[in-house]
Amino acid sequence: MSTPASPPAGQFDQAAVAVRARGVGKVFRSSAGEVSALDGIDLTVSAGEFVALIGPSGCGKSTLLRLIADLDAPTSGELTVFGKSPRAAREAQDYGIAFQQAGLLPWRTVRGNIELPLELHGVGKGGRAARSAELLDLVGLAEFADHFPHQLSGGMQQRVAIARSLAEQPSLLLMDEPFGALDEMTRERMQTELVRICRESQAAVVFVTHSIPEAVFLADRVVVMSPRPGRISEVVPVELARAAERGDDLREDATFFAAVTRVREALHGGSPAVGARGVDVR
Ligand SMILES: Nc1ncnc2c1ncn2[C@@H]1O[C@H](COP(=O)(O)OP(=O)(O)OP(=O)(O)O)[C@@H](O)[C@H]1O
Repeated sequence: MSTPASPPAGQFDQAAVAVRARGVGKVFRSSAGEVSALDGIDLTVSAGEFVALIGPSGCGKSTLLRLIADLDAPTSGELTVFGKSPRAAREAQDYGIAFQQAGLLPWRTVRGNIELPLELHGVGKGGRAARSAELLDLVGLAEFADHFPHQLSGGMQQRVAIARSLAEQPSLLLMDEPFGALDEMTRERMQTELVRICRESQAAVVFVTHSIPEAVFLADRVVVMSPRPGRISEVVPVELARAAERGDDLREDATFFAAVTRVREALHGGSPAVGARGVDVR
């Protein structure tokens, strides 16, 4: 049974919609022909809501994120970010971006990388220093402020990229497999950190992942996509909030396992035995 691609009424601030997609489609055209990457995507992400996108390799997850981030344009349908066009939202610095490749500037220190967006937008030296110190603490890299990216591990570089994406206190974070290259221990720590950061910053998040447990641990709703052309096949709500209030270990909670099973079944069309290409079920 599929769930509507909008959050349950009353759960989030309905007045403020972070992302609204109506019939969004994307066709890539080249000399080799056409590729229909997305078709008829209807999705509403409320302010403060965490939505994970999961689906087989090539189903259009990154494309959808890139459309929201104004890195590409839809070929059909309507897409708004906080009620504006993606371009206007980008200009208003409504969102921060963190992708799998940390994308740090090698000639800048960790602090310099984190401060870059603030510098570009004219924040003074004192303001930049205060914010970067706060973010360095948040991602546990205060001791590495004066190091250069090549002196850090992959996980540390990714933490710098996340700190940079948060520099301007965006209302929306767009994340494409930001923890994909991390070892399992660092990854779990970063997931826990991200949940805390989102709670504190009240930012909405659209998060692309290949990992079902990661999607379930992080998200309020998991959007399951089907192969090309990418469509939303099911939206699985996750209700770990009550377990969190009890202070339980969410990864050991029955609600967690139930949601993992639902997402797995949605991906495999009700047949848990069949694997979906490119999805990590661990
Ligand atoms: N610039 C492009 N030109 C042509 N085709 C493209 C382009 N970008 C993406 N595609 C195609 O669109 C489809 C969706 O790609 P996309 O990267 O969004 O998938 P994905 O779900 O993020 O995949 P993965 O999980 O493997 O990262 C793929 O078939 C891909 O080949």
